[in-house]
Amino acid sequence: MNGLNSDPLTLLAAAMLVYFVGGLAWLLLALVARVAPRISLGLALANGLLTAALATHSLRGQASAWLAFWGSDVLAMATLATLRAVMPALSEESASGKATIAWRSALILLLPAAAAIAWLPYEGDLRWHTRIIFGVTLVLTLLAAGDAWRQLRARLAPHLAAQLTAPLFVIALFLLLPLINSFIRPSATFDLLAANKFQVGWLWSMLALGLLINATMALLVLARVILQIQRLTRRDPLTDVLNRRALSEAIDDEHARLQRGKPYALVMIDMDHFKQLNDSMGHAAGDAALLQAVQVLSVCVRDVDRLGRLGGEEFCVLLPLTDLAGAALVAERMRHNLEASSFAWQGKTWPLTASFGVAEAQAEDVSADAVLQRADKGMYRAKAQGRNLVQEA
Ligand SMILES: Nc1nc2c(ncn2[C@@H]2O[C@H](COP(=O)(O)OP(=O)(O)OP(=O)(O)O)[C@@H](O)[C@H]2O)c(=O)[nH]1
Repeated sequence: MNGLNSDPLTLLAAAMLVYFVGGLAWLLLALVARVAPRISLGLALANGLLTAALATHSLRGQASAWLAFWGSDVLAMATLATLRAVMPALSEESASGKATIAWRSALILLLPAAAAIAWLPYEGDLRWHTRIIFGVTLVLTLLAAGDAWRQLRARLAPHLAAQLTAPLFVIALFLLLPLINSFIRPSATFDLLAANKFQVGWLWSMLALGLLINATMALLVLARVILQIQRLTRRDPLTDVLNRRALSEAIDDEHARLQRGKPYALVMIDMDHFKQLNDSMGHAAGDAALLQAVQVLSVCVRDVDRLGRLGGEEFCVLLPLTDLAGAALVAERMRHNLEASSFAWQGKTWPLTASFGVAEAQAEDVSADAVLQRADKGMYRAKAQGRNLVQEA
């Protein structure tokens, strides 16, 4: 340890090895395992850039100043710019707008900083280089951490989201140290090869942080994969509403709350004459009609309500804290909006309607199945009475 302590070049080589291996691991994950390929490729690039930044930094005094000073500093900033830019890819939805904003904000910080340090003379007083480089990398890291926090916060409990993003904020703190140092000791330059205590300590931390940042990103990617799997097991692949199992769980949970005086209601929905639609316009048209129906139905409900597909052309909506009259109103709005949205496919139109059964949970209902059966009965009554109707049960 003492030997390493006094040898910044060995420490630098060790840090390069950590980042190089990290980069290779991400590359394999992206290209061979095809796990979260966009973010994995971005992280492979970030590790590669940092390895190159350290390699060029180690050439100071041997290679040209452009390569060993400006080149290594720009590569180091580009590493954090890449980390910031790939963060939106953590999200499961391909939000290309957010990705573009992230790349733009990264470049807006990186390019002027690269120009500024090229313009400042690379001799004698390097304190402004240090301030620019660490100021920019600090802001980029904070933007990346904030982005990761926002994305996880939307899908995970706050403490889990905080634990997963905390290391990114620690890295931001770590980048703050050289920045503060440049104000406390303006004469100190940021040269990793200088064997003073600050640089050697920083190099050791960089080694540890190399492992920490890659482990953190691996955890974030793992969280993304787990959320994606959870989503796939809970969603209907065609319409993306809850599938039968997920909706049943939500209804069972709501039924448990019934004992605590929280009412709920169900609306059963069955598309009318769907066989005819399939037969006359084709199965693809039927699929498109189901998608259109879901769009129409989902705007009729509140955020707390749950729309699910029970199978085929049958849907159900769970309405928490709603009585029979309230549920009938929602069902009537759905029926009306569906009827008003005629379905068009390859130049032909089709009247899109459905039959609705509404039921409110009663204290004597031993299970949610009893409520479902009543709503189902209402729906069959609506079918029997000519369809495109709401019936209460
Ligand atoms: N395109 C498409 N059709 C589906 C899907 N799931 C179920 N269907 C079709 O929906 C039709 C349902 O037919 P039926 O149960 O006879 O009901 P219906 O024709 O709507 O008649 P009523 O309910 O009495 O008005 C069948 O032809 C199924 O093949 C799907 O995911 N996509």
